[in-house]
Amino acid sequence: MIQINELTKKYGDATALENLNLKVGKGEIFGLLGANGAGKSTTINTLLGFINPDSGSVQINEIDTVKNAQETRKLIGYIPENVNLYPYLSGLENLDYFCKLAGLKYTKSELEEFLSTCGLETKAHAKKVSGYSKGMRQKVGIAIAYAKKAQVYLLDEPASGLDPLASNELSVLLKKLAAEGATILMASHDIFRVREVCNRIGILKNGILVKELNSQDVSANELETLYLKFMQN
Ligand SMILES: Nc1ncnc2c1ncn2[C@@H]1O[C@H](COP(=O)(O)OP(=O)(O)OP(=O)(O)O)[C@@H](O)[C@H]1O
Repeated sequence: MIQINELTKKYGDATALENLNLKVGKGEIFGLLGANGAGKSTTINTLLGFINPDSGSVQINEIDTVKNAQETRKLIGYIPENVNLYPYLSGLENLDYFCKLAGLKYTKSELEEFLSTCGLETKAHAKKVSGYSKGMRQKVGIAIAYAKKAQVYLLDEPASGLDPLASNELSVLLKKLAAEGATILMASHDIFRVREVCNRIGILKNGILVKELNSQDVSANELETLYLKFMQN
């Protein structure tokens, strides 16, 4: 579970986040929409314990991310826009390596199972990552989080640069992880994808959460109209 209470973060005179309140429960997918500079990355970096808020509190599974960053980071799977992997290792070898770094020992068949669960085709497991598409690298990134038994997934612009098929596969995977009990927060510019994959949506503007809604209450077109209205005013 993610719980953000009255979070404020300023950089000099610039306000990155102002009194942000946000709760994402187990099994939920929350989409944070916002223009460049709205505060999405600041939110994610605070959840990761990389940024200390000026005021307010941030908790992962009721544990404070400022006081216990090491503990909360173990619960989080962070998937950046571009997942960094070792290009000359295969997807399987990358997963094995990152698991070992985290002190986790899995058999080859267990690692294969994680990759398959996260949608990477069997024939790609042993191929070098240098030949992978962005979507395939993302699947390995999610498999690393999955193997570490992440309970909270934070995704920064996950659909950016993915073709429609890869983007759809990502939606299916995120819904599967949520159905297994994961808590998911994704920051995105992609109104259509957010509407399609998330249960709830927040619109962030200049560090302020100007609107929060259930995705089932709006069509993609209505969400776009609403988003544009907030951005233009
Ligand atoms: N280290 C920093 N020093 C100064 N200002 C910063 C710093 N990090 C972020 N900001 C400012 O805080 C505000 C929020 O930035 P943030 O990166 O969180 O937005 P964002 O929604 O993730 O944007 P983008 O979609 O471009 O990634 C912006 O005005 C940004 O310029």
